[in-house]
This record gives sequence, structure tokens and C-alpha cells, in this order.
Amino acid sequence: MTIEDFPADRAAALHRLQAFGPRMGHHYARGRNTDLGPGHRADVSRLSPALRHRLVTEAEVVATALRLHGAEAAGKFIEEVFWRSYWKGFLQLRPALWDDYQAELAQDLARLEAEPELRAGYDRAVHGATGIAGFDAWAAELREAHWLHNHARMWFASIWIFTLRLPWTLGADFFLRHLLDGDAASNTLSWRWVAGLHTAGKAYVARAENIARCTGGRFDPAGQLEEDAAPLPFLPPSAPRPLPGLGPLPEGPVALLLHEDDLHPESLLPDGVPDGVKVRAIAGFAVPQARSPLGCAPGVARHAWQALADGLARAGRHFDAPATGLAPEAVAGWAVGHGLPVVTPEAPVGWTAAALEGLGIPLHPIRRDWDAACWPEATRGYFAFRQRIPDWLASLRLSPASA
Ligand SMILES: Cc1cc2nc3c(=O)[nH]c(=O)nc-3n(C[C@H](O)[C@H](O)[C@H](O)COP(=O)(O)OP(=O)(O)OC[C@H]3O[C@@H](n4cnc5c(N)ncnc54)[C@H](O)[C@@H]3O)c2cc1C
Repeated sequence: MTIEDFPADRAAALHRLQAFGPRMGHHYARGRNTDLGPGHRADVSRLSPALRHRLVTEAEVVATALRLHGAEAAGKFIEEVFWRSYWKGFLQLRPALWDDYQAELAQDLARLEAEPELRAGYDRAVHGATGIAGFDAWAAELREAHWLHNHARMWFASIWIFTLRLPWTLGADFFLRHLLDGDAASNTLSWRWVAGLHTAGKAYVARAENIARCTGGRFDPAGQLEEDAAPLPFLPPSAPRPLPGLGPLPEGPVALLLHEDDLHPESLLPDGVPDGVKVRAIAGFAVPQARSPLGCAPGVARHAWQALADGLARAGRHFDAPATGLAPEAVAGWAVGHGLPVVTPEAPVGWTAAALEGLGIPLHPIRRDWDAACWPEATRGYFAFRQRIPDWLASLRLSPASA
């Protein structure tokens, strides 16, 4: 199998963005659902690991699409980028969904130990030994390349839940441990969406005909799939909470703490930030292995660490201050050592936010305008959310990417 490569630093991510820019219009709209396999994926950006770590920001990617194609031709691509913001906002307003997922996963992992039949089915699935055309190749690709095309993720999750009848949490965990772009919101909520837990009465059921057509005939699981499956029992999520407000930024000298959820420190300080704010010390930490009780694949951890190192190096140059990578246990000592108030990009619900909480030091999180605009609107379905896109395109500062 050809291993796709994924940018782990901003320079490579910008290169990918520039290369894909010309295809963000009609090419994308026409080709985004077709997955002809590794090495044949020119119609999707493969920017998700870079966007997930904000080596490039949503604003930069959308600005590129607008500049090259205009809002109409690039509409599909822009909508997909906003799916990310929708999921982030949806979870941010309902953090209990992440807690519930983790609790259910712990139970299902315990069941794996206690139920040999479940264990055998699970092992066949994750090792790509089910005999289902396509599914086994995607399991292998996930383990080797640490990425899957969006349509393959949908088919895989659907087959996992409805044909193999495995607990959805174990599939979501398998993805999270192996995806370079593994993200608490996009992954958990997409699995819930496939299962029928996001919208009452609506699940995503993979069909052999669709797989054969959209893989250019590479796979044809005719007769192998459960195509009449009912959605899993739907429990409405709790009502959205208001997005918690953040305190004002401290004035004067500060220390900056970076983490894997936001690695574009150059654009972090918002417009109108007090003139006196000066970054004097910089540190960063990443805990990619905290994605799951089972840790994560070594390649995934390596990627997160490389991205962090790149963010730290750029932050050091940008703010002209020393920048260092730390183990989480060392962060409190660093904070006490310089005695400055610590600002940090706000970490959305997930393992980094939990790790930040666990540091036990006062933090001043910074929320980007993009998140402040989008997240509070994720109260209902995506259809209602995406009606706001034209307003956001008009009101948000969409600066084109620069090195
Ligand atoms: C079961 C399942 C699990 C998923 N888990 C993750 C995950 O952990 N992390 C993650 O980033 N994406 C996840 N996705 C969403 C999507 O599959 C990937 O973002 C997309 O495949 C990335 O490929 P790309 O960069 O070529 O996307 P493109 O099609 O080029 O889209 C550009 C960007 O828009 C965003 N985007 C596109 N489609 C979606 C979508 N459906 N949901 C959210 N954002 C989207 C991504 O940031 C992507 O990089 C999941 C989807 C499913 C069905």
C-alpha cells in the first residue's frame, strides 16, 4: 500500500494548501465522494491533520478557497470546513457527550475482556480479517497510514456498527488511536451520527452499490452488508449550555503555553489585545496518548510531537522569546519559575482540555474569533448552522495564509 504523507509542520501544510487550492472549487464538489485509494486522492485536501492541530487555521483555508474560486464555486469545500466547526461547537455546548462516550467505552473495553466472542469479532475487525471487501483494506490503511478518506470512514463505521454489530464506542476508539487527525468532537460525533444517535431515526447505512461506485469498482461487498439496519436507540442529548465566557487577558508580560489543539501562535492574540501584552516565555506540551485508555499508535504520537515542536519554534521566532517542550508534570514548575500569568489557546473539550485542567495552575485561555462566532450556533442540526456561513464569511477576518 502507498503510504500517504501528511504535513507535520506549517511549511509543509502551507505547501499542501497551495497545491490543493486550485481544486477547492468544482473538482472538489465533483470528486470528494470518490475514493480510488492511496495515491489517487487529488480531489480532497488531506489537510485534516494540519487543521486538527491548527498548523493552518480554518480561516486561512477558507480564505484560500474564496480567493481562488469565490463563495459559490468553493461552497461545498467551505461547508465541509464548517462541519469541523459545527462538531467542535456541538461538543463544546454539550461536554457530557464526551464524558458519556468515555464511560461507555470503559464498559465496552471491560466487556472485551469478559466476552470471548465479542473479543474475536473485534480482533477480526481491527486486524482487517472480516472478509468484507473494502473494510479489511480500510482497517489496514488506518493502521499503516493513520488516515482514511471521509467516505471510507462513513462506510467503515457503518459496517462496524450494523453489519459486524460491534459496539460503536470501540470503533470510535480504534479510529482515535490511529488517526493523525483524531479529534474528540469530529470523531465521537461522526460515529454517533453514523449510528443514528445524532438525529432521531437517521443512521448512515453503507450500501454495496455505493461502495462499488464510489471506489471505482475497487471494492464490491455485494451480499456481505446489512443494508436494512435500524438506527441504534436514540436518546436526545442534554440541552446545550451557554458557551462559558472567558476572563480578560492579563496586561504586561505573560508566558504562553502551547498545546496540540492550536499551533498557530502567530495569529493567536486577538485584535484589540492590550498593547502591553508581551510574551516573555513559551512552553508547550502534548499528551496524544491520553486519547484513549489504550494510548495511541506511535506514529500518531510522533506526529503530534513534531507539530508541537514546529509550533514552539515558530512561536519562539515570532515573539522573540525562549520556547521549550515540556512534560505535563514540568509545566507547573515552569509557570512558578517565571512567575508570569500564563495565557494559552483555549482547548476545546477533549484530552488536552482535561490535561490543562490537571496542571493545577491558573490559566488565561484565548478564544479565537472563529470559535467565538461558530460554537454558540451549534445548538441544532448542521442545516441550521450552515445558514450562518455567509454571515461568517462577511464578518470574520479571513486572512490569506502566509509563511
Ligand atoms: C466516522 C468518522 C470519523 C471521523 N473522525 C474525524 C476525526 O477524528 N478528525 C477529523 O478531523 N475528521 C474526522 N472525520 C471527518 C472527515 O472524515 C475528515 O475530516 C476528512 O476525511 C479529512 O479529509 P480531508 O482533509 O481530505 O478533507 P476535505 O474533504 O479536503 O475537507 C477539508 C477539511 O474540512 C474538514 N472536514 C471535512 N469533512 C468533514 C466532516 N465530515 N466532519 C468534520 N470536518 C470535516 C476537515 O478539517 C478537512 O481537513 C470523521 C468522519 C467520520 C465519518
